[in-house]
Formats: sequence, structure tokens, C-alpha cells
Amino acid sequence: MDEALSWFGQASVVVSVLAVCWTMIWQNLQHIHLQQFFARNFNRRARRLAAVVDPYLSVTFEEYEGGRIKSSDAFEEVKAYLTTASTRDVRHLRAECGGGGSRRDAAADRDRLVLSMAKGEEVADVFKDVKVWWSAAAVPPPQDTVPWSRASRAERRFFRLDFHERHRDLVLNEYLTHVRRQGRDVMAKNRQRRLYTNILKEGYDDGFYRDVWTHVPFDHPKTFDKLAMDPAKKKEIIDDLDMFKKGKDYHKRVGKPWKRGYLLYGPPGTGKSTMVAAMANYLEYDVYDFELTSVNTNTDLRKLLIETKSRSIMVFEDIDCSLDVTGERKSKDEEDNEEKDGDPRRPKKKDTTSKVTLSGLLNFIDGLWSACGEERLIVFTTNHVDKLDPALIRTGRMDKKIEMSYCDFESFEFLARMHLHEDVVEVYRAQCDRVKALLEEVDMAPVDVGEHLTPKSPKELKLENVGPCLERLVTALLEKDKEDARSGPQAQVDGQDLVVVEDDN
Ligand SMILES: Nc1ncnc2c1ncn2[C@@H]1O[C@H](COP(=O)(O)OP(=O)(O)OP(=O)(O)O)[C@@H](O)[C@H]1O
Ligand SMILES: [Mg+2]
Repeated sequence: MDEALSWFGQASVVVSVLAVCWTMIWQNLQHIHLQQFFARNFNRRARRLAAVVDPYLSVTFEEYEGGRIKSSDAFEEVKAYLTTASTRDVRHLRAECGGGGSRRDAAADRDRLVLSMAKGEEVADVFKDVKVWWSAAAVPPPQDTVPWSRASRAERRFFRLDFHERHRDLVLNEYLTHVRRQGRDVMAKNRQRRLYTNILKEGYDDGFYRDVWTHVPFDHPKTFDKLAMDPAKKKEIIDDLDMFKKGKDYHKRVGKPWKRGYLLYGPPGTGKSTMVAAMANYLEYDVYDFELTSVNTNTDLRKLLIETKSRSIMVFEDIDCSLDVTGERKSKDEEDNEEKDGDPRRPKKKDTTSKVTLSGLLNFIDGLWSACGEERLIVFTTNHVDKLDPALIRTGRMDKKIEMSYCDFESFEFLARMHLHEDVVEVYRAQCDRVKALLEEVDMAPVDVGEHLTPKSPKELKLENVGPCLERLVTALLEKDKEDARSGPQAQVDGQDLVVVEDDN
């Protein structure tokens, strides 16, 4: 009897220990991943058994894929996606300076922090009633990476997604796409937009090309609602930009690269550069300002193109001044010689125009390489549209041509309300009628009208005191009118330019 009792006692101790062990294993089953253990050590039948015991799968998103020193897009997207859930549900967060990268970024984005889960934290997410778990972890850096790279010395972070096997299709096909899209949207919202300019100089630096672009934060305040122009024309441009932004499927369907060319032309000070800023703000794109006079060859121009990102505007300001695009096409030999002149090892010609040729630029716009990247606008601005080679501005290269013109009365009203007061036109009716009559005779750019209207003292900010501002504009218009009349009989109108003929006496 005693023997039976002692056997029973021992058996119950063993059962209790097994029960405790099983509970612990069961609680942590999803992290233990028996499947991986069995997969490594046993045959297929054993793996099937493991799948019954541990039905959880996982996907990892590593910060650095392979030997790359730039963090992976998928990792950054997951990190951005998890920002909201992390700040809500996680106790330990990791904070990084916004902008990520050079010292210049850190200074510009000083106040902005990007928060993500700290190592060892876990957060749950629900998608279409299916629960999944995200966790953050890190492993030490591999020993065999490039020693001078900052990225290679840091520990390798990764996010892991755990989910039940029965949701495999939903998670892999739908949820992960959802995560990446949402992550990209969050990144776009948090991102400080940038204004880039090219710094590619004498070619090689110890055998390697340096960065070809440098940037500053883009925070130009001009938007479409602060731009004076014909309202119908403005709406047409905004609709065109909307169509372009939503045009991914359309461009794919018709087999066109997802890009669009704009030509902005008109006299100085009529708002061409301002229009580029308004477009960039409307579309929330970065701006690449191409300084062609410091691009040596067509090859360098292509390199600059390759290094631009999608969702951006590529601007070529005053294209007629920075390149010989006057319609006199050069022979092949001449172009070849120019290519050689652009060789960084050759002494350079002293001139201000670029060594980039017209054909190089035409290829840039719609050659094979132009299809790299997507969702990009190419904008040319010029004061002399008539001087441009027709090939450069033909439809397909420049899809939309926008003329920016001298100030008319409608634009004046717009500028007066913006600079002075909402009711200025109604209150100062007589002076405004005077301006209207003068603007029908005199060409004045919006930049000058705006300058004359700008209040010159705090007193002039009040509606009852804006009279002098309008008077200044009237005086300037009268002077311009007189000046035009004086030069009129002796001047020849050349396009939008006045070429004054010297008086012999
Ligand atoms: N249509 C406009 N509406 C509002 N502001 C304008 C307009 N046109 C010009 N301005 C103002 O005038 C200034 C100069 O304009 P902008 O530089 O855009 O002219 P531009 O046409 O590019 O001249 P340029 O041919 O000399 O480069 C800007 O500060 C802008 O605010
Ligand atoms: Mg300009």
C-alpha cells in the first residue's frame, strides 16, 4: 500500500512538472518557433507535426539587406507604419532625429523626432478582423562588412511580424501591401521636402563619384491661392496637375512613362519661378533645380537624372541662357568635340553655357533613360520662347505650355486684396479705375505691381491708410507710360523685348 502511495506521489510530481513546462512552452509557442527547429533537425513528417503544434509563421524586415549600406525601403516603411501603434501601445520607444542623414538635415529638422518601437517591444495590429503581432529586435553587426561605413558598425535592427498560418494568404498578399502603402504615406507626410541643386564638379574623386546633388529644406511659401493669374487658366493648371498625380494607371495603360513636361514662358517678373514653387507645394514634391552651366557632358546630365527621386519636379530655369537651344542644330562632329571638351581631364573653355548639347537634352527629356523613376514633372522656364528650338518644345516633350503675362486688372485686384485689404477695390473705387485704365495701356509685370502696392510702414497696413500705396502704383504706371512713349518711335519690338536703337544725335 505504502509502495503504491509513494509511486502515486512520484507520478503526480512528474505530471505537475510536465504541466508547468507545457504551460510555459504553450505560452511562448509563437516565439519558440518549433517549426524552424524541426525544419533544421528532422524530416518532413516531423515538420508537419511541428506545424500542428506551432501554427505561427513569421516575416522579418531587416534594416540592411545583404551588403547594402543604405537602409532598406521595406524596413523604413514598416517603421513608419508602426509609428502610430507604437506611440499608443508601446512602453519603450526609440527616438531619432527627423530627416536622417547629414548634419545639415539634423539642423534643419531640429525639432522633429521620429518615434519607433525600442528593441524587445511588441505591438498587436488588426487587419480585416485578423490579429497579427509586430516585434522589434536587433542582432550584432556582421564582422565582414566595410569597416569605414557607419551603418556597418551599428547593430542590425529588424522588425518581425508573427501571424497564424491560416491567415497566410491574407497577410502575405493584402496586409503587407497595406502596411507598405500606409508606411509610405506616413513617410511622405512627415518628410521635409527638399530643394536640390547639382554639385557634380570635376568628375572623379579618388576614383568614386561624390554625391551629385546637395539640398536644403524646401519651404517656399507660395501656393496657387497666392498667385495672380487668370482664374480659368489657374484652374486648368490645377486640374492638369490633379490628372497627372492620379495618372499612374493611365500612363501604364497607354505605355507612357509617368512624367509630364511644362514650359513656362513670359517676360521677367511674371511669376514663372513662383509657379514652380506653387506646383511643388500643391503636389508635395521635391524640386531639383538643374544648373546646366555646371554640367560638363551629356553623360553627367544622365547621371544627375538617375540620381533624382520620384515625386519630384525637375526645373531648368532660363533654358535659353544656359544652353545653346537657339534652333541652329550642330553637326555630329561639333557635338562630339563638345563632348570631348567636357572631359574633366581636359582644360576647359571659358564660357558660361553648358557643354550639354541639344540632343543630350532632348534625350534627357524623352530618351530611354527618361523613363527611370516615375511621377516627375520637367519644367523649363524662359523669357524668349521664340528662341527655343522647336524640337525642344514640341508636344510630347513639353506637354503643356503656359504663358505668364503682364499684369491685367484682374491680377491687379488680386494683388491689391492680397497686399493691402480684402475690401480695397470697393473702398478705393476711383483710384482702382485709374489703375485699370493705365494697365490697358502700360505693360507692368506682377512683381513691380506687387512691389508698389507693398505697405511701406505699419500705418499703411490699415484699410483707411492704403491710399498712398495705390498712389505709388499710379505714379509708377504714369512714368512707365511716359517712358514707353519716349522710346516708342525709336524702338523696335523684338518678341517680348524692347531693343532701343541708338540715336545718332
Ligand atoms: N503672378 C504673380 N502672382 C503673385 N506674385 C507674383 C507673380 N509674378 C511675380 N510675383 C512675385 O514677383 C517675384 C518674382 O517673380 P518670379 O521670380 O516668379 O518671376 P519670373 O517670371 O520667374 O522672373 P524671371 O523671368 O526674371 O526669372 C516673386 O517674389 C513673386 O512673389
Ligand atoms: Mg524666374
